[in-house]
Amino acid sequence: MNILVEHVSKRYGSHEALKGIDLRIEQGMFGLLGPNGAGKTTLLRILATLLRPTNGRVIIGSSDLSQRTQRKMVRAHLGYLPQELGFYPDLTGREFLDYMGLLKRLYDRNARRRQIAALLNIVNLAEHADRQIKTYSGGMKRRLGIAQALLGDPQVLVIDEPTTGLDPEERIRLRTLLTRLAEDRIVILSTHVVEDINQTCERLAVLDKGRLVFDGLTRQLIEEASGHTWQFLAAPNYTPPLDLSVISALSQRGGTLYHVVGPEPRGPVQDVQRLSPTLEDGYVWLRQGSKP
Ligand SMILES: Nc1ncnc2c1ncn2[C@@H]1O[C@H](COP(=O)(O)OP(=O)(O)OP(=O)(O)O)[C@@H](O)[C@H]1O
Repeated sequence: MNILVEHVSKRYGSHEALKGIDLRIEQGMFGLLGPNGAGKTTLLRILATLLRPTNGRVIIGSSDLSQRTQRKMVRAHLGYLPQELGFYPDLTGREFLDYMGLLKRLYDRNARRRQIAALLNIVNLAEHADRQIKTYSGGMKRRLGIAQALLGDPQVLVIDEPTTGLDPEERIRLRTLLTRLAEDRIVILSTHVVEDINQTCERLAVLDKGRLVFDGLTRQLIEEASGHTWQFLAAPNYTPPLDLSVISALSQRGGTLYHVVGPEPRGPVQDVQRLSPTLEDGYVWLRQGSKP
């Protein structure tokens, strides 16, 4: 199955949140990266059939989302985890999934229960399934959110900012889970955390102010910063010029060790070395280029 996004624009009043987006998304994990307000959630909500584009169209498999009957068909094969999923805190994890299963029209009680038990295992919540959700940690709630998105075994999973606020262990656990789920479906992961994409997605798109500023392989974006990523040592009172984006500045004996993206550093700096870029460098380099 493929997803085609053709010239999609979205206006909220006079504000254009998406400006003519074209994308092709294939099986596996696809990353959507961009700063706050770039239009990621708007695009995900369009893909999840919750919002209609002002212009353009989206085709999922053979269904055109501009047609009402086809949107309905797609909904049966699509799971969505929004940034803020409303839970009923007094329900247990299992009861919540049962309720969501009914909303997804899984009316056969035994089949629904079997599916929920399997999903609780997949997201590693089986032993907490009969506790009230109000006793869950942030990571457990996020995993429960993924379980509800997986009800009905959807071919497309759309996940908005899943790792926000999670500790490093939960973040890794969630990334591993999503990678596994992407083995036999499309998983679209939106985030502003570059490392989440680096660890999981072979392909990504970058949005900035509603425009598509990159669409390609993750390693291509890394490559873009090749020859523009530097390390150098500077005195404690040194201020980097505006054309250098500071990725990190590590205070140490003898000065501060800078890792920057931009033109070759000059001026009162020592030990200038070219570095192999990371995805963060590629992303920052791209954002430097897209600034007015
Ligand atoms: N319902 C709405 N009405 C008016 N403007 C909106 C609405 N939803 C989003 N916007 C605006 O559209 C732009 C894109 O918002 P969107 O939530 O899609 O961005 P985002 O990339 O998901 O940002 P974040 O990472 O902060 O969630 C923002 O400027 C936002 O303020």
